[in-house]
Amino acid sequence: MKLPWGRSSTPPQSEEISSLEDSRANSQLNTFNDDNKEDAVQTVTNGEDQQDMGPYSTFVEGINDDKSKKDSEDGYDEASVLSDEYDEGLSGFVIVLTLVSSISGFMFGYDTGYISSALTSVKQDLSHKSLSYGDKEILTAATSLGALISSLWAGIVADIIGRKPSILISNIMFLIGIILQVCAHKYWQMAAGRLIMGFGVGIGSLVAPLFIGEIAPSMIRGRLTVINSLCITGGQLVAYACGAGLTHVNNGWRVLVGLALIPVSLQFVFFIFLPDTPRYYIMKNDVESARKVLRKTYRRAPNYVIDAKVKELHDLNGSIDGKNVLDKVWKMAKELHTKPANLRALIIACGLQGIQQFTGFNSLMYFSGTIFETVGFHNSSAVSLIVSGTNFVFTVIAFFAIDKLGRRPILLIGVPGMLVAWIVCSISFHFIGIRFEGANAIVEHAGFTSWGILIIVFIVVYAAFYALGIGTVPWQQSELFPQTVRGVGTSLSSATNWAGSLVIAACFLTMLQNITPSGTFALFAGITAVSLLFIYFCYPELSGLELEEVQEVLKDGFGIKKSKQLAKHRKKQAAVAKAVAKHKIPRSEIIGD
Ligand SMILES: O[C@H]1[C@H](O)[C@@H](O)[C@H](O)[C@@H](O)[C@H]1O
Repeated sequence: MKLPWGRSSTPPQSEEISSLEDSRANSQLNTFNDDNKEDAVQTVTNGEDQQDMGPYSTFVEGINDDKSKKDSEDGYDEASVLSDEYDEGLSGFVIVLTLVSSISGFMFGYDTGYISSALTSVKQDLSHKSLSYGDKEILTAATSLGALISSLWAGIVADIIGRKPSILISNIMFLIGIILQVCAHKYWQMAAGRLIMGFGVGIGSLVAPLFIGEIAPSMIRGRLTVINSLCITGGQLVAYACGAGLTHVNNGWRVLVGLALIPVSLQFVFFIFLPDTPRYYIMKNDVESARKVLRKTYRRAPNYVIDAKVKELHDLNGSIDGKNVLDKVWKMAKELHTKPANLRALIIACGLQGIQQFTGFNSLMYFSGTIFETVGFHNSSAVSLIVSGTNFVFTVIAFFAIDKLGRRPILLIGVPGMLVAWIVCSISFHFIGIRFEGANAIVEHAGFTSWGILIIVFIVVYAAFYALGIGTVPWQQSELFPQTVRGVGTSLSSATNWAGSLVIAACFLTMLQNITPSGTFALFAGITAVSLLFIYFCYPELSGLELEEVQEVLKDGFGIKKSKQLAKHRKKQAAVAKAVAKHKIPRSEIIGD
């Protein structure tokens, strides 16, 4: 194939390509730059066959051969490639959509985070009585229960009425729930408020990452989805900090709960003016709206790229029809469980969400104060702040690593780190020697011992490794499912998450009492070890892949090898596209339109 480059535009010269040495894209290019740089320049200049260009050829093929690509049967390697070449710029539109959707993540974190301090400052404000241990457990668990119930149907509703209306419904649930709590003078009103707010948390926890995953250009989809996770951990941190500040304020807990009205109202108002995702519009056959959103997403892409993308979404993203909603849901569930690629996606998504919860992180979120007091640390809220601060900081690191390093590497670094940390905690608890008499912990070696310090240090280490991988990756769940079953698939995996959260909230203290703290953390370590095997053998690398390509990977197995190759290939393509964009070679001159 001859390249049209030489005719009307100046091809990149070798010095220009050398100047890529210090560009950001170059780190990715380095792997092949040295071998291919000269060849590529020669080939471009002489108009030789692009086969000689190594990794450059894929890029050139993408921009020169658009017609044949459009006609090709293989959706897997065509339109998606085209759009990747235009991923180099992140539009303000995508940033706004991501930030506004991530308010759901903030609400998730804030609402699950404020309860521990609200419970200590609520005193006798509810039903004029001190809350019993059981009362407190019900208030804590009510939100997880609400989230479990709503997440079970949220994905399906999001498929039927849309992602945007679902987020608006979650806002209304939040508003009702928060107002009920702020005005509560009766215990049961508070519990009802927590439950209804939980409905909002469940919908938001599922729909926000789904929304972001569907609007994000593939090369940065991981990062953009992690912004939602950052808002979760940030929300938890803010809730802990505000809670600490308001502990001694009269009715401070009402202020703490009421503050949540601000982000919810903002999200509601913003979302009224924002569109739904192109994939949802295509599902509803609203091609014009899909095209409008895509045009704003890929700012620099010429029309044929947008057309190719619309065609790709149209060809690959059908929806399942049914006589009525129940029939439709039944058919979706059947499609999810009977098609091998879908079933594998479901196993991975539920597996990761289960691992996130059953390895015990939220025992720290809900009960770190109790744990730290048990080992002789009296400023427990300060230590809890350190744990949630670590969780936040390492989610920031995950943000930078998730697309660059990939999902698998961060999981395969994070989970072994968690395993070591839990083993150290289990051993240390054994040497501290704790017995329980009723709900009271009797510590044999009371006071601030070296075992106690070891526990605190390794709990913080654990939080760091958790946030780096398993705290963030499971919320990328929507990328695993094709459009036809994405709603029902993400519903089941989110429900797995909330069921796990509920079980840990309800059982952790009982486990401490019945199988000792050492036994509890040994159990968490055992679950973590099994989880590591699951991830190693079943979780493919999905960074940089188009949502539509993931099915291809899962078609004949868990596709670990295939996914790693494809992810590497896509990254190289994106690096080349970025590099060429940096040279500012007008595309019209390259493709001659
Ligand atoms: O991804 C989040 C995050 O890791 C939170 O810190 C945790 O409390 C949630 O349960 C989890 O879903």
